[in-house]
Amino acid sequence: MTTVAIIVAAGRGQRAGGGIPKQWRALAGRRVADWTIDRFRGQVDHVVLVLSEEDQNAWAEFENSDLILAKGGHDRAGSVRSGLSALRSLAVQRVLIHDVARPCVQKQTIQQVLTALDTYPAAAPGLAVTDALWTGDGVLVTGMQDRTGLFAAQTPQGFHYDAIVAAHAAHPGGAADDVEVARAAGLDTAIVPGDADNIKITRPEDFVRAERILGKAMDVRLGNGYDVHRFGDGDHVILCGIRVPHDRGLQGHSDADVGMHAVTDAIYGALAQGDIGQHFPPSDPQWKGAASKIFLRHAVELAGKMGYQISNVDCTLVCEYPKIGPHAPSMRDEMARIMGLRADQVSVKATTSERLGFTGRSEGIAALATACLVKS
Ligand SMILES: Nc1ccn([C@@H]2O[C@H](COP(=O)(O)OP(=O)(O)OP(=O)(O)O)[C@@H](O)[C@H]2O)c(=O)n1
Ligand SMILES: C[C@](O)(CO)[C@H](O)COP(=O)(O)O
Repeated sequence: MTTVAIIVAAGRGQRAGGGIPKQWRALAGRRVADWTIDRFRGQVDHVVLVLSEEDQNAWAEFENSDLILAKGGHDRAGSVRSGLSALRSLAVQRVLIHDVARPCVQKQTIQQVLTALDTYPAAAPGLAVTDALWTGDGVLVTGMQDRTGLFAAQTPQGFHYDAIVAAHAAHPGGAADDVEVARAAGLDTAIVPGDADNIKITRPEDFVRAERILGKAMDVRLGNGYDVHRFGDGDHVILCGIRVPHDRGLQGHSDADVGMHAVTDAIYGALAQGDIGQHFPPSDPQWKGAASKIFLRHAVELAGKMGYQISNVDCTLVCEYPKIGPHAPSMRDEMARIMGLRADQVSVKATTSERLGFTGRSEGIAALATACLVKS
């Protein structure tokens, strides 16, 4: 049984404002879209992300990821149809259709929709209306509306794949959601319990609510790392994965990449999982001359296994020479590549120690790093 989630993310977020589409705006340390996508990882076999042609940076970012990409339509329904078409060559039985603008959806809600699809061709979360309902003319209340049997519709809305493809093909357009499309085609749709926290970010103030909801459930960890390597003979140093020509080299058991070691230790520190020396003992000859990216990748993988995402890392190199400024952008890109992060999640900077101390006397280079890890 192959199950796929289609996340529609091609809207412009006009009502939310903020200058860029809401799915690319920051929310509790990550972008809205990152939260939403992660909610479905591990719950389904594949995730389709439907993107607007205008969001070129997102296309470039996700094209080599584990996501299937599809081009957005002129309206939400068009984007859903595009996501469904992208699955034609896969043998898909069940599909969940979800708004990227609902980043707080709980795994339990996703599971309840999937379970209902064992019995019904369509299922979706609905939140029973508990407030009294009025009609109004904008100024005055003009009447009451019976709330009995009324539900606020949420996503993910789940369907048997062939049935929803046929329903969309037959629909004239203008539906509020995919349940309306499914019902027009005669599909029985089960209501599973909605979740008051599964809000759709629609207006500017919804960011504050979503941040509060995600913050409640979030485990944020900080770690620091510090390392020093002394200068010896050589004609270059390796710093944050980049070879920098210099009239001296750094001494160490591995490649002596002091910056990468500090970042690696910051990640181990955030996880309370010791330090590099504990995972890769200097007494073990197999790490002699080893590339430090082996250590960094190990720390990143350990974070993933323990359920943490790296939100950002910041590294400061302390030396008089070599001058770091011209190399800092490539160092940042290389560390981001190794950690599987975006460049804007990584910072590499440098300072001198005003000719004071061992770094001031150019006896070696020191590095400090901080890492922020998040589990939600
Ligand atoms: N052409 C469109 C329009 C909307 N959507 C998606 O459909 C969902 C509907 O939520 P909504 O709040 O209406 O999103 P926007 O259309 O982005 O918002 P607005 O109407 O304020 O511009 C969102 O995930 C949005 O990205 C889409 O994929 N393609
Ligand atoms: C599908 C939906 O999320 C159900 O509540 C909603 O209808 C989509 O958002 P829109 O603002 O109505 O486009």
